Amino acid sequence: MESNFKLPITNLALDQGPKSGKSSWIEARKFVTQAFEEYGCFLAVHDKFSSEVSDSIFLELQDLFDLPLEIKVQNTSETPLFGYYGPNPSIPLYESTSIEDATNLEAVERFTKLMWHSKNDHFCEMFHSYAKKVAELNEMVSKMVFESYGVEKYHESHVGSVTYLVRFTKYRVPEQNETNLGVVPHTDKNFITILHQNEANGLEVQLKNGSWISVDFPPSSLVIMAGDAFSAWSNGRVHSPFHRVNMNGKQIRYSIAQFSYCKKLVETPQDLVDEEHPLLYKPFDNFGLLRFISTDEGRKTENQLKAYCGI
Ligand SMILES: O=C(O)CCC(=O)C(=O)O
Ligand SMILES: [Fe+2]
Repeated sequence: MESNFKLPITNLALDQGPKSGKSSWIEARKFVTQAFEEYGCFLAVHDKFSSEVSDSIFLELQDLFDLPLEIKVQNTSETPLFGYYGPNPSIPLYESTSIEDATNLEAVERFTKLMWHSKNDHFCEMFHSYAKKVAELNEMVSKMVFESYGVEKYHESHVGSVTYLVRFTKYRVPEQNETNLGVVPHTDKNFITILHQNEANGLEVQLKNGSWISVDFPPSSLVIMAGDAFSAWSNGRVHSPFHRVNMNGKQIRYSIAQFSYCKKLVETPQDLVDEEHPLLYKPFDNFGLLRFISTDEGRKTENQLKAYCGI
């Protein structure tokens, strides 16, 4: 552990902050691109995610996870790793449930109805609005990187092909003699992940030199992280970092991860390929990558992205 190193942090408030074309936008664009390249992630502060907003969000999540198990398991999915995941012997602290297509109001309504039967408008409105705010942030940072690489002409079609999965995770506090590992080290398979948490820390990110750092989330902050699809799209320029969760504290941790997935093939723009940067990955299906990592072969491979679509 390299505990004294801190992830870079920036303010991404849309209203008073960066606007396309302005110098603050250009500065933020440079920061975001460099952070994705060097660390694969960074902290962003935004007033839309103030402590008051977060407190009510995490209270709702407490209610959600307090529902009986037979209700929670009803959230199933055809896509591996989506739906409900109860604690299992290898990661006993972990429990999560996901909403697919979370920026779509009907999808959030369907999930809410499945969990509560009767109406829970409050939950529905809160999380649909949360998903939309995070999606805006996701679009903004991807636009910055597309611009930095001179390929902004592809951004609109990229945004049109994105679908968002929101995953709520609860990590309970380990008992004596129990592992404190919340989630095993992994890279995300999607384009960009945006993470939010209650006051309980636990996220750890691996630097390129192999050391691990723990992430301290200041108030109103989110972690914005690149996944394997983004790294492949950028022809290896963007780094997709290994990360894990360790529960060292005495407080239950709740996190919300919003993943952007591409519905169309993930394809490196020709502009990012030249003699010095030969093409690293074939065009691939983002959900196909998810299916691959759930197979025996995929689980065993060290570099899953390379095994699935590497050249
Ligand atoms: O809970 C967190 O902070 C991280 C969760 C995570 O890495 C994931 O769900 O992919
Ligand atoms: Fe992750």
